[in-house]
Parts: sequence; C-alpha cells; structure tokens
Amino acid sequence: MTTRVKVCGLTRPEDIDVAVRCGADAIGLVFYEPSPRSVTVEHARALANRIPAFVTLTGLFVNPDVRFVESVLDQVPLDLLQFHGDESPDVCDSFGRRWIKAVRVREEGQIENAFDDYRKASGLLVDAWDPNRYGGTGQSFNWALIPEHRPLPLILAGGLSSANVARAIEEVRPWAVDVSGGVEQSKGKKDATKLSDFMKEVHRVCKTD
Ligand SMILES: O=C(O)c1ccccc1N[C@@H]1O[C@H](COP(=O)(O)O)[C@@H](O)[C@H]1O
Repeated sequence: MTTRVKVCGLTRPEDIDVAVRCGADAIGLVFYEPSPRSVTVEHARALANRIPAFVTLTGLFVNPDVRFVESVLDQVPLDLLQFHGDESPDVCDSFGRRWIKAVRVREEGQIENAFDDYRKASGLLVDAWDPNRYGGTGQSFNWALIPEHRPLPLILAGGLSSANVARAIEEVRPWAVDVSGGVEQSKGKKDATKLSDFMKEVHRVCKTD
C-alpha cells in the first residue's frame, strides 16, 4: 500500500523544490503567527509558485479569524485547509474548500469522537497533545490510541523522522504521514538530507508491503 507524505512548515523555495523532487504529495504552509514557521501572505504567494501540478498546497491555521482565512484564500492558491486548533466542524466547513482537521491526542476515545464530529473532513490528522503548543512540537504519542476503524483517511503526525516513520507506517497503516520538525536543520528550515532520508524510508517500507 502507498502512504502519502505531507511535508509541513516550509518557508524557503529551495526546500519546496527538494520536497517535491523527493516525492512529497503535499506541502504545508503555516498561517499561524506564533509559529516560527509562519509565513505572510506575500511570502506564501511566492512559495506557491514553486508547487507543480498534482502536489497539494495546504494552508495550516490555528483558531483563525474567518476573515483572515478568506483573505488568504483570495490571494494564495491553496488546495486544502488544515485546521490545527479548536475549530468547530461548522467553521471548518464554511470556506467552500476541502479541509482536514487535526486532533491533538491525549486520551482514549478522542479520535473516534472526532471521526464522528468532523465527518465532512477530507481527512483526520492525529498529532501529539501538548499543554503549551498547538502543534509542531516534535513529540509523538501513543499510537495504540488510534482505532482500526477509520471512516475518514487518517493522517499520522507528531515527532516523525526517518528513524521512526517506517515503524509508524507498519504499526498504524495511515493514509498519509505529516512531518515537520523531524526533517529540519532549524525551525522553518528543512534539511535536504533528512528530507531525502525520510522519503526513502517511506518508499522502502511501502515497497515491501
Ligand atoms: O509547525 C508548527 O509550528 C505548527 C504550529 C501550530 C500547529 C501545528 C503546527 N505544525 C504541525 O504539527 C504537526 C507535527 O509536527 P512535528 O512533525 O511534530 O514537528 C504537523 O502536522 C505540522 O503540520
């Protein structure tokens, strides 16, 4: 089985080129100012020009003002919205754009409930819970909390790197994996070798399936 890959939190055109060349299926831009990976609309427009056909440009938001999302959508050709905060299903569904919802996992039953609440999503992203940050923490969580039954495509995130992504795919069997900190040299700057090693691991484990 193939596992798709989203690389998130890119801020440099050259990092987009490397990710695309290595086979990333989706590129994530962070529109959340407290994040060190945050991009402005102008910056995002320039980065979007590097994205070729058949690679999904994703915009990540955390509890955004609705007018902010609308303004980004007017100016940046996003294919998909990623909501990584406490957004309601109605808010997520109000932009006429495909969207995925992140769940920050800390207890049993949470993912099952989210599948139910966010049933109109194009996928459910599961990430580690952290008391102080919404995401991009570099931490993983207890994958045993992920149910076998998945009414929506499941995207596994949280602390992934070339060292653990093969095991993650074998154990969780996600539709896709999402990586940020595990392929960086410093916040917002991706490392070409780490990125390439990560993609190679995904392709290796998918080939042996
Ligand atoms: O990347 C960020 O700074 C960020 C900020 C706020 C919410 C989400 C964020 N990133 C997402 O977090 C997960 C896991 O990242 P990591 O691989 O553990 O560093 C991933 O989905 C990022 O898209």
